[in-house]
Amino acid sequence: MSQENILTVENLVMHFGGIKALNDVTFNIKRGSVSALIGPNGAGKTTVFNCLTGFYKATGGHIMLSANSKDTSVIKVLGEPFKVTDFISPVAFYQRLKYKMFGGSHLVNRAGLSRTFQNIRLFKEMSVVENLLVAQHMRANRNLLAGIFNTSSYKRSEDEALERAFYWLGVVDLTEFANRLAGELSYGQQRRLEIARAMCTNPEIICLDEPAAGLNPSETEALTKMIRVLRDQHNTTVLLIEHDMGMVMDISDYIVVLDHGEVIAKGNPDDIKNNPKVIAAYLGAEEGEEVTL
Ligand SMILES: Nc1ncnc2c1ncn2[C@@H]1O[C@H](COP(=O)(O)OP(=O)(O)OP(=O)(O)O)[C@@H](O)[C@H]1O
Repeated sequence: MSQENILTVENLVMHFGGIKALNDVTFNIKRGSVSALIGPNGAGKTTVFNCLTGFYKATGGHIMLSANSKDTSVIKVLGEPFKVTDFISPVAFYQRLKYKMFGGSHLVNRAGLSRTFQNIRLFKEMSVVENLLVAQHMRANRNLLAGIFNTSSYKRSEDEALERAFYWLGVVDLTEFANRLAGELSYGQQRRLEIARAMCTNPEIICLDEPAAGLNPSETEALTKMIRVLRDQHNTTVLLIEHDMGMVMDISDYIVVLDHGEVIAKGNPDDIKNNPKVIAAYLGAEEGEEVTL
């Protein structure tokens, strides 16, 4: 397992029919860093996230997640097509069949990666704490018999899930809203709840898709602090997509810039701010998009 890089993305390609959304995207994310994926509208940022998190099956390339003490090929656990060589190796055949039948984005999450979405996707008719309990269904004891007989292991796992939910509510400063409906929270609070929900699955890396979108400056400042807490106090690697360049430059250890589905620059905030290719890509960005590098 790579100690240095938690995520290794090599030659990632994603085509939607004739649209080449990603073309040979290669980058590494260092363990324990806050990294940002930036680029003008339509550059391919969300498509990269969707490939990393298993929501899209990439057309080509490799994504290796080195977390939970093992290497996981994201492409493989989503279920790859059979190869001729599988038919002479029963082990390879079984592996491929297993992932084809039971593979999916849940295995990427189980391997240590979780995400939030550009458009908030909470269960708005459920309470705040229920949203966090639902997120933990994969790790909690959901054995039917254990539930009927209310066994001690079942009770313990329920208690742990509740404890974890309240722990993360505390971190995102939402404890007092635990029993409110998620849909009743303000926009900024819902964004924080999404982060808490993703953290409840104990990821080693969290991917945040435009976490500051729609937040006012003080909420953005609170979010920036929270992201630092995730990195510094919880050893969580953070990868974010963000259009708020002030926040990106302030918080990021490393930045990857995409344009038209290709990586045009990688480096620390100072390298990126002064990179002519990046400046040109942003100056050519769509009208109305506010960008200050
Ligand atoms: N499911 C899809 N089907 C067809 N085309 C898609 C799909 N998802 C993305 N695309 C196309 O891929 C390209 C990259 O889109 P993507 O949403 O990844 O860009 P982005 O950098 O995240 O943009 P934004 O900053 O506006 O969110 C665009 O041309 C988009 O239309």
